[in-house]
Amino acid sequence: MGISRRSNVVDILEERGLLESITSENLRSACSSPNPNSAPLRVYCGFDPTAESLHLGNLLGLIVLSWFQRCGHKTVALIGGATARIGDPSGKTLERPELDNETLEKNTLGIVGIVNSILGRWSEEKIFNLNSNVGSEENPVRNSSFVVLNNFDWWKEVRLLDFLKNVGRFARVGTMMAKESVKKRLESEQGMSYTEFTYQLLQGYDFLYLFENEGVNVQIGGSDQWGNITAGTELIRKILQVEGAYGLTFPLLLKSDGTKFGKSEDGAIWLSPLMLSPYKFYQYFFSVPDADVVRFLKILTFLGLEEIRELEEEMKRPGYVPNSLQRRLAEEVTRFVHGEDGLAEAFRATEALRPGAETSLDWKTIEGIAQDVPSCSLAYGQVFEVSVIDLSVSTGLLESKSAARRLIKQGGLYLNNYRVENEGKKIVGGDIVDGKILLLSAGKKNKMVVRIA
Ligand SMILES: Nc1ncnc2c1ncn2[C@@H]1O[C@H](COP(=O)(O)OP(=O)(O)OP(=O)(O)O)[C@@H](O)[C@H]1O
Ligand SMILES: N[C@@H](Cc1ccc(O)cc1)C(=O)O
Repeated sequence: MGISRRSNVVDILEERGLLESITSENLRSACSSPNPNSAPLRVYCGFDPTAESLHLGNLLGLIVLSWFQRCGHKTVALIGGATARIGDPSGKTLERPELDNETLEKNTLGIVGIVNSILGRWSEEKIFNLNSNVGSEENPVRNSSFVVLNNFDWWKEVRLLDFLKNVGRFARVGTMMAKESVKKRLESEQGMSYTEFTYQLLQGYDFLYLFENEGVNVQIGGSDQWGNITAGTELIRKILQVEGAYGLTFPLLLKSDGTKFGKSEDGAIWLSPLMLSPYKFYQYFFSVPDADVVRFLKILTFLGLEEIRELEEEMKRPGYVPNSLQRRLAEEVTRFVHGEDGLAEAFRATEALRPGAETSLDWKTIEGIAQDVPSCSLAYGQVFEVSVIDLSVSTGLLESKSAARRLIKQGGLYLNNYRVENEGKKIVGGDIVDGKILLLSAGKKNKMVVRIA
């Protein structure tokens, strides 16, 4: 299915499993305006800078924003510089630890960078394709289909008395207490602080502020954001006495065991290449179980549903090469998050880490994979003319010389991806790639990058 400015984004999200709830069916009709010249919607999604990077769960917000962009609407990514100081109780059993200003600033920089590179890349490609201007010098993407704002910019001006008088008066305590995020916490032993209880009003006020000042009329978020989003639509209705502000939530992305992708558990799938290399990111998707791959293709990629159906059929045919769908998924998601360069880096590292690969290794490629595999530094004298067997043990790749000998016999020990055939093989100058580095591999999985100090 071709996407155009006239495609109804709500229908698209629904077909792909990206729609949980909308505050009013009128949003659907607002998206399918028969008049192609009618004003596009302005849609926002907020991200509290509670870590230095966004993760796979947060990617859904960026994907949904991107779907809005692709259907001709404008988007705002909001960084919660103010709200992160309070901590969203939604979906949390315990109060969030307080973040100091330095951490908040570092996290904000990290997240702004990620959002800009993911959403900005698509906007720029689009703008480039349309051969038009990329906006003003001060804010190069403001005129394009997306902008990044920080709610600290307006919250730092808000005075408590004004807030209570102008906003708090319209918020009903009964409604606030009935929100899922509050009910759950009130039942817990620790209860809930007044500060956290206020969070929904802060997010609600953001929507009101953005509605009035930036023309934003839709807020999106994960299903746990419903209470905060409706706090905003209610404030807009009560304070401004207008309809026309909508909320949309998407389901939380779950693993096949039913747990959610988040940042608290081990092995979070970070979007920042500094926290998870494009190679590891790619490999994660390359290895997802068959049971998840079609669902992920629908949710995490922009491939047409027809194409996804064909891929699904392919999977059932005899002769299907295992992981072909995963390969496609990994390519599409890595390209969206890390761009063509990141995908190329993932391919290079995948190739470099494949024993028996034909590509010749250079220093940069081996250095590039060093963050993903164990590495060590040795002096030239500890490497030059040393047997591969001894080196496998001194670097910690293998436990013993006998294990190394056994592996050579089985054809499983590699030096710079070439199989070591001879037990007496010693390292010569030509084995040290670019005079700096070498790669030892024991079987397919265990690697050791050796830097020559
Ligand atoms: N798995 C997910 N699927 C979809 N959206 C998610 C997912 N995880 C988080 N989000 C969205 O990102 C927002 C921010 O995530 P939040 O910081 O609350 O929790 P988290 O990053 O999942 O961390 P934790 O692992 O500590 O629960 C959430 O409110 C939610 O809307
Ligand atoms: N509450 C959202 C972030 C957010 C912050 C401010 C908003 O206005 C909107 C959303 C979260 O936990 O991720």
